Order: sequence, then C-alpha cells, then structure tokens
Amino acid sequence: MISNQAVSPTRAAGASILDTLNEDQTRAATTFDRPVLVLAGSGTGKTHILTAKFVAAMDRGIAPDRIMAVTFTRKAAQELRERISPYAAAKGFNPEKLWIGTFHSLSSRILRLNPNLSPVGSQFTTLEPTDVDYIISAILRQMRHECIQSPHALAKKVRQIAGLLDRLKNTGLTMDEVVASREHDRETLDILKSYETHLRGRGLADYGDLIVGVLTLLRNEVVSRAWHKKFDAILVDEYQDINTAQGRWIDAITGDNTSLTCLGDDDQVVYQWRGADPRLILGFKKRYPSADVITLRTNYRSPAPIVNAALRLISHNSDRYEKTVYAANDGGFDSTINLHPHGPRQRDEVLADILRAESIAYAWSSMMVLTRTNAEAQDIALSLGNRGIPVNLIRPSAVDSGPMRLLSAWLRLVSNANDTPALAQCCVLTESDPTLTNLWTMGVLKSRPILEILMDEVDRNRIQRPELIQLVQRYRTIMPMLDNRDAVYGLHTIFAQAGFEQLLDTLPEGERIHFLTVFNGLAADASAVKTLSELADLIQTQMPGKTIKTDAVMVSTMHGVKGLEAPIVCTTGWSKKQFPRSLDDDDIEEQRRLAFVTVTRSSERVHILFSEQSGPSQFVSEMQGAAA
Ligand SMILES: Nc1ncnc2c1ncn2[C@@H]1O[C@H](COP(=O)(O)OP(=O)(O)OP(=O)(O)O)[C@@H](O)[C@H]1O
Repeated sequence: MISNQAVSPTRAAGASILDTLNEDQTRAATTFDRPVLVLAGSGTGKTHILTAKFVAAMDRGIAPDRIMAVTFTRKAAQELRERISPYAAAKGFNPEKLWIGTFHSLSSRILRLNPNLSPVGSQFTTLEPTDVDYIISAILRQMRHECIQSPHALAKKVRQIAGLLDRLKNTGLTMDEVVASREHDRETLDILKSYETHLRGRGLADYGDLIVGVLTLLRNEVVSRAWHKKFDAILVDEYQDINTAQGRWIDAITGDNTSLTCLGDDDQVVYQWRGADPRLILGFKKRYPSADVITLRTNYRSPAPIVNAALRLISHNSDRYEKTVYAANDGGFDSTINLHPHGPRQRDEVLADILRAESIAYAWSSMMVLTRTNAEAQDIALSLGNRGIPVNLIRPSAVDSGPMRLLSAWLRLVSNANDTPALAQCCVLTESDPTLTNLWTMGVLKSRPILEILMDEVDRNRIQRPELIQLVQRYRTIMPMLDNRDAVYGLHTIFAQAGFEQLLDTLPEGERIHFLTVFNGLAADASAVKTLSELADLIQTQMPGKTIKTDAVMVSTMHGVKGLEAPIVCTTGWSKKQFPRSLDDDDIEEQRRLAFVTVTRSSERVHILFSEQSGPSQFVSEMQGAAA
C-alpha cells in the first residue's frame, strides 16, 4: 500500500483541482494507505474527487500508467481522459497510454497483453449485442430448432438465450461452471455450448467474455501477481452499478499494495435489470475491513428545492442507506421544479415552447431532455429538430452510427476472417439472408471461414450478387496492402479502399464532418495500438456515441446521463401508470432511483411533462412531500 507521505512540492499542476475540494473530499482524494469507499449522494463531488485523486496520485510521483480509472460509461471515460491528459502530458507521458476506460475497454487491453494465457486469445474480435443475436439465431437454424418455423418464435428464443448468456456472464461464470451448476435443461445447455464453441473456435468474444476472460486470466497466480504489481492506484466510479463479475474483476486485480478507491451512491442504482449488484457497495467494508468509508454531505450541483424534493422522493425507498445532504446553493428560485400537463399529441409542442422560453437566458447546450426509452428519445429529437431546435441525440456507443459501424466491421473482418457478423455488416446483409445462411451451413460443415467459402463461390461464378462480389474484391485489394504495415496505415487503407469516400458523399454535411473528425481522432489513437482488431475495440468499447452540434439541446434516455449535469433539465413521460410502469416492489424502487437521478442532473431548473389525461406520476407527489 502506498504511504500517505507528504505530497511533493512539484505538485503545481494539480494544485488547482486539489484546492477546490472540501475537507471530506480532500481526505478521499489524498488517502492512499488504505482502501477508500466514498458513499455519497448525488452532486456531492464524487466524479470531481476521481479526477482530483488521479492528479494527486501523479503528484505523489506515481507514473500515470500505474494508475487505472474505471468508469461506467464511455462518455465519463472520455471526459476523465480529457481532464487528465494535460497533466499526464506535462509529465512527458503519452496520454493515449493512460489506463482510463470502461470495464470492457480495459479488459480488452488486459487480454491482448496476455496473448498466451488469454482464454479468448489475443487477436480476437469483439461482437456487438446484435452480433450475438445473429450467432444464436444461426445456431438455432443449424440445430433445426422448432422455433425457426416462425420468425416471431425464433426472435423470442434468441432473446431468451441472449438474456440468459448475459445474466450468466454478469455473474462471472465460465461455461464449465454453468454446465457444472446443473441448473439448465439439456437443450439450453446444448445451445449455450454450441455458442461458446463457435466463439472460441473462431477468435470471437462477446462483451461478457471480456470481463469473464480477465477473471479467468487472473486465476493464474503468476499473471495475477504481475497485475497486482502493475497498478499503484485503482479508482472506480459509479461503483453502485457494477455487476457481480465486475465486482470480482476489481477485487481480483487489486493487489495488497494497490490503493483502491471506489465511489458510488446506492440511491443511484439504475442498472439492476442488467445485473448491477448493490450488495457490492453495501458490503465493501466486509471485503475490505481496513477501508475508510467517507460520506459527503454537500450537494454542489443543485439548488435546495431540487435537493430537498429529490430527498423526499428517495426516502420512499426502503432498501437504502440514509444520507444527510445539504445544498450548497440555497436556490431561491420560485419555480425550480415545474409541472407541465399536455394533451394528446401535444408533448413535443409543449416541450419546444419550454426550450424556446429557456433559450432566452440559456444556451441550447445548457439544456437536457431526458426520456424513459430510446424510442421516445429518437422521436423527440426528430420532432424538436423539425421545429428548428438544434439537438444532439446521445447514443451510448459509436457503433450506433452507420459509418462507424461499417468501419468497425471492416477492421474486424480484415483481422478475423471468421467474424461472420462483421462480414454481414460490411455488405449490409441481414442474418436471415439466404445466401449467408447457405454459406454459414457450408462453413460449419467444412470447418472453414465463411469468407473463404464466399471467395470460392464468387470465383466459380456461383454467387452473382453485386454486394458480395464487391466485398470480395475489396477484401482482396485491402489484404495484401496490410502486410506488415501498422494500424495507422491499415486504417487509412480501409478508408480508401472500402468505399468510405462514396459513402460519405451520401451523408448530410454535419454527419460527414463528424465522421471525419472522429476518424482523425481514431487515426491519432491508432499509433498507440498494434493491431486493427485493437482499433476496432477502441470504436466498440471506448468511443462514446456522436454529438454533432456544439450548441444543441442534449436528448437522451434517463439512463444515458448518469454522472452528467446541465442547468435546465426537461423530462418527459412522467404520467400515472407510465412512470412507474409497475408497482412491483423491486421495480418501483429502481424506477424511483431513475427519477432521482433524472431530477438531480439539474443545476437550476427542472421541467416535468406528463399526460393531462392520466395525471402526474406518483413520484411527483412524493417529491412534493406525500407521506412515505
Ligand atoms: N468542493 C466543491 N466546490 C465547488 N463545486 C464542487 C465541489 N465539489 C464538486 N463540485 C461541483 O459539483 C458538481 C457535482 O459534482 P460531481 O459531478 O463530481 O458530483 P457526483 O457526486 O459525481 O454527482 P452524481 O453522483 O450526481 O453524478 C460539479 O459541477 C462539480 O464541479
């Protein structure tokens, strides 16, 4: 464990940020000789401490690459990276090599650094969730499962298996452990085993494999000892939302001498449906008995009326730590939380009016619109755009955008000829495409990559489809050019040879400029990686989704804004029977936490929209002080 010795006088670079902390925050940021858990409410400065502690660690003389920071979202990782990079650069360190990222991006990096022992190899390509569905569906077809008789039954079965795989991997179980647990019927086990065999035999990993892969890797004592020595400090943000596998990941990589700091708020658990395990934060002291548990009491973000309304709301949850939080800012606004009923089909009009009225005093970028579902966010973004309001629709991942998805697919395909979902994306084919299904069957029968079979079939004129012929031609042009060349060259080659220039000509100007900006950033990052599969992973696991306009209203789901803030927060869908959608105990507590996260994003004013016909959500009356 690092000693708590005096900070070196050369800490000038970090002086400013450390000097902004209050007493408890300073304790959290400067304690290195024991584990620290910061268990504190919304807006109390947890993320601020994370940045400050990274700087404090560097000031202590810890090399930037001996500090790892794990964030929950790519956006949070990007923001932290942007804040830390100047400090690291001032110390002569290449910021591209900082260990700041999500669990998935860090796991991918760790696995690739252990090529011989990584359970998924080192040249693997990573599957997106839709690719997982694709493979399960192909396996079900291959097995001639009865569900393939109807598209509806097939889709349902795929969802069921994909959900099961996700849950199993979130608990950190390997396939051997799943089989040994005897908890699943033979048919399910056969499907799960075929899926695993398919992935392992073809150099493919899904997101869950990245986490479970590191857990498996760290069971090797020699490897685990090396990683325990690698990091002097590990910082983990949004600790309340990590799942069992991620909790074990942190425990496994933290050595006896590593300074571990976890920051979270049990009132902000909003990912239980995806395996978040709040017992990890609540049981931290049991696992780390010497830990210093620090609570913070001052909310620096929101004015008192919002802080108090949010506290009244969350006090209705039974499963929580009681916290005392005061607002640093008294507020004094008469209308800090505003209610807006709207008639049928009037939601967007009412919303646009609110935003226009606020835009007299605030920039568009000072406003957020938060929805419950992705579909609602997309709908609202489109509708506001049509009403002349500039919007940035926030998507969690860069592969949600067409050209970025295509770029990552090409990077995957040239890295791994066995990556069939990437092949399908490169020529924009769906999983049920008959040619692809035939190729898949031939590939499985002959144990050969589908791409090789496709090339043979094209050469023999047995496939005439232009998109497949073009794919083969492009692949054959690109591959020899990549021989012994670095990732930067590879990236530019793919851009030039795989039709990106023509594709960009078809995009609206904003999207084109955005793609080129991101592409140039990626080209800069490419100098820090060795292979194109690593570069694909940067797009898939590290890059956040696009924000095209600089001054625009952010439109996002409530889940998508964890950790972010804005002066004006508008939130829709707060109608009775809609939010919460069910009165089931566990679910209502999670939805109440989501409501809590939503209103506490605001540093000035909240606008809540609901249907006039249904009336407001019960969360509104709870905020107003209805008895718990
Ligand atoms: N000591 C401080 N003095 C002044 N402002 C502060 C201080 N600490 C944090 N802040 C500011 O308060 C706001 C909230 O901080 P931060 O986002 O770190 O809180 P958080 O605990 O991570 O919030 P949440 O859990 O709700 O995402 C930020 O604008 C931050 O800059």
